[in-house]
Amino acid sequence: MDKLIIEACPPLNGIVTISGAKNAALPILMSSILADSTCYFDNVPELRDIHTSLSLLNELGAKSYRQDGQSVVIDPSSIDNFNASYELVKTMRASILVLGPLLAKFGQANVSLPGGCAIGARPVNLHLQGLEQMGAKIDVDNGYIRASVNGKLRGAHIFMDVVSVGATENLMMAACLAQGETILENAAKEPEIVDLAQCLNAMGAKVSNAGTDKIVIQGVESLSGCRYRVLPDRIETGTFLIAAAVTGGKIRCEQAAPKTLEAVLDKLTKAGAKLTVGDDWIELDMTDRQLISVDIKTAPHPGFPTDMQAQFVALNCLAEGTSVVTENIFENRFMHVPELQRMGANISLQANSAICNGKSSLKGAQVMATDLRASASLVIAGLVAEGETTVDRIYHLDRGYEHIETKLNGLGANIKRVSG
Ligand SMILES: CC(=O)N[C@H]1[C@@H](OP(=O)(O)OP(=O)(O)OC[C@H]2O[C@@H](n3ccc(=O)[nH]c3=O)[C@H](O)[C@@H]2O)O[C@H](CO)[C@@H](O)[C@@H]1O
Ligand SMILES: C=C(OP(=O)(O)O)C(=O)O
Repeated sequence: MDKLIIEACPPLNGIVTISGAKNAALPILMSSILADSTCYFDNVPELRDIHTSLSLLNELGAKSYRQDGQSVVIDPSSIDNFNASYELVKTMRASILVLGPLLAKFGQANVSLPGGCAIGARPVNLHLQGLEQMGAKIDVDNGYIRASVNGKLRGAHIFMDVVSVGATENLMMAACLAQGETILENAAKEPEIVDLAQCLNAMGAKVSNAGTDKIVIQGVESLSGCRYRVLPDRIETGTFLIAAAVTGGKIRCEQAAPKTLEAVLDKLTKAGAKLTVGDDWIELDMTDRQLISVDIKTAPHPGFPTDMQAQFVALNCLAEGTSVVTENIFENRFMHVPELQRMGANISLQANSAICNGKSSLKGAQVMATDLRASASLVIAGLVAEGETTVDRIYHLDRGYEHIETKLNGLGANIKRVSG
């Protein structure tokens, strides 16, 4: 298993190019199942999850491959297998997103239940209930979701009692080929939902109001292939900005989408950073400025994203003052806390909050990555910890950050990947 060895570094400085968003690219790749002809997707990051998605699509019978670095080509016309096996689904929860498209296009799907993961149980009841409302027959047995529909799915008025990104995406995709109108109430409003809707519309779908909590979809007979560019990764952007902030550095993130991370930029400003923002770039300057801790409460978009919580816990440990970070989305998303404590961080956990006492002087240690963003927080801590930090099990990190050590080293960090 690969690990990262991180030495304390001088203030980060320079320009970093932001990759395409993992969480937009994954549903967009799966949406190709709905199309009758070849799809071309640009700005698709090179990540383990993307690789898994292409393997899954190929397992279904599609012909997909990467072309010219950041572009992916998917020809779905040869799909003839409707089973998503446990072997692939267990490594990537987003595999559940083949369920809606397979059912809508082919009338059947067998998809392994994704199971729980480090950050929580992550049920899929809303995905299943919504599809049932659209006329699907669903059985769950032997760890598989077996779904079928007689004829076509029917449009429905669906109210989701929890805001779910994945359920909104699955149902939105399914509704594109359903008969009649579907209304998704209490829908997720994340930028990745809007990106998926735009991609579906480029294929000929009729999705409106994505980005609000009431999405309306008029079903169409068929969808065609399209060319679509994935939006920039707001979580990668936020992670680099925090890395620069804790080192007292100055960086510019290019090919970013500042409007998608307003809640994060607001907290960074409150944490003492000087931010300058253009249409597609963000500059953070922390030179000679005092880092101040900030209270955080995670919430669905446009609230503060849970995927940035761990990185802010690392920041708060180093900042002036005591802060409270409350996780409201996932029940077990503080796995980074014991590892940060091993590096000397002064944090205590109370129910779903982490109380961070700032100005910790962190010391390098051997720490273990337990999930994707927890891993990112350990890398951030490693940049400023005295001595050497070894972050083990970085396959989590490789799921969601493209060439993270190369990008950070380009800004002046000193990180080595050791294969093992
Ligand atoms: C690939 C991808 O885009 N992943 C993101 C997506 O995950 P994902 O789509 O899995 O997360 P959801 O938005 O569905 O989860 C939000 C909450 O809803 C609950 N829930 C969800 C579905 C369901 O059927 N029933 C139910 O109760 C979950 O347990 C959780 O408490 O959104 C999360 C919340 O912003 C992010 O952290 C993940 O990075
Ligand atoms: C939790 C995340 O991803 P996933 O939903 O793919 O596990 C994440 O991107 O932080």
